[in-house]
Amino acid sequence: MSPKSPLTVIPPDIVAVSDYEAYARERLSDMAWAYLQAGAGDEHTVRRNLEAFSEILLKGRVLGSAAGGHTRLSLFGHVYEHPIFLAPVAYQKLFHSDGERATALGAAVTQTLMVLSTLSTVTLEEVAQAETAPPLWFQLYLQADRSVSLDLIHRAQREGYRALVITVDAAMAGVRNREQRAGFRLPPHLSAVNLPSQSPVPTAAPGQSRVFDGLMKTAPGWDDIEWVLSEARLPVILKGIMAPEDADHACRMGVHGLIVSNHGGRVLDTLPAAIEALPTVAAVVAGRVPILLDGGIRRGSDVFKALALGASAVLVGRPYVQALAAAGPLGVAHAIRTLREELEVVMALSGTPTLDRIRAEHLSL
Ligand SMILES: Cc1cc2nc3c(=O)[nH]c(=O)nc-3n(C[C@H](O)[C@H](O)[C@H](O)COP(=O)(O)O)c2cc1C
Ligand SMILES: CCCCC(=O)C(=O)O
Repeated sequence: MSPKSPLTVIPPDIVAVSDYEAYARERLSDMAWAYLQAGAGDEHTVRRNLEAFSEILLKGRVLGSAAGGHTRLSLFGHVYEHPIFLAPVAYQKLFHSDGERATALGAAVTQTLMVLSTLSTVTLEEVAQAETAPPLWFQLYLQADRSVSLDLIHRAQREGYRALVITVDAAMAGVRNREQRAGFRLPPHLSAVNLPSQSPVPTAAPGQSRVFDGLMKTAPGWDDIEWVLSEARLPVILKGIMAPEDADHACRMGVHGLIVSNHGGRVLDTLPAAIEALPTVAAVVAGRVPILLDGGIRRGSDVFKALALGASAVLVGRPYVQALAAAGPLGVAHAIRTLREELEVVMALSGTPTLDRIRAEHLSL
């Protein structure tokens, strides 16, 4: 049976972002679904990202006034209407025929920051130049050839992207058994259009390790981060920080922001949940740079908990992609609006009319 087309109205039974999952499944091929949902190994970390939020309880403070509240925040010199951002997700034409263009439209109408992946299927120029473009950051996968990375940085700067997000936790994709079982391959009509051509995967000679002598030959290191800091005119944010030691190193080096993330459990299985790693990272960072978090955000209350534990904002991945697959730009916009309103409800019922008032004291820890 061929997948159904995207919805053109939101049905009344979609009231939470998780309701998009079943609608997305009916509209995606088995391979696209496997790629979207996949985690590494046995997917312990994928599940833990979700479960850890339900184990953190709110406190419930009553009779606080929330009239005149709002969800605005300021980051790296820009004001954002709310703290729920779109995480970089590769190859979005797997999920909707307009790919990242559709996501960007949904983001623009809800005034949502979108982080565009290096591996997008619409060029970074086309996304930025659309008549209705959202605020944008560019996610950079450092390339084996520095001149290719530098070209991406220059193009992002020229097109008005406001920050560079360097993903540091995926020197290789990890062991994604769900993708392997589904025989996932990128369909021939799709490619990473920002890159000159798919760079050949480094290979190992017979008898050598595929990992140490192959994939890791061109993997980035801390010296590459130093190099980006010396070249870029934009704030540089590292995505995929879980260990306080790495957070401290990054701050000392002069990076401008951190994203606590385990890549949605897609790279290294049995890492802790991102929300479990946040407090120790926040403690060592001690306010030196803003911290964001992604992994497992499915409810406004999850956003509230991340902010209470030290994040300035959060990113969502799979939920908006499921909404994109189910209902295109309309779905993306509706999913974000749903999460934002849930956050506002928790804020109002916790006596925290603004984001800076959300603290650990509003949780039952
Ligand atoms: C299908 C898919 C593709 C992704 N592609 C990228 C990518 O290109 N670059 C990147 O930094 N992270 C990528 N991620 C990770 C997300 O940015 C984010 O860390 C993760 O999805 C957050 O977890 P969540 O899906 O539970 O919200 C991808 C995630 C998914 C689900
Ligand atoms: C090395 C991984 C490339 C895309 C990606 O980040 C993802 O699928 O999670």
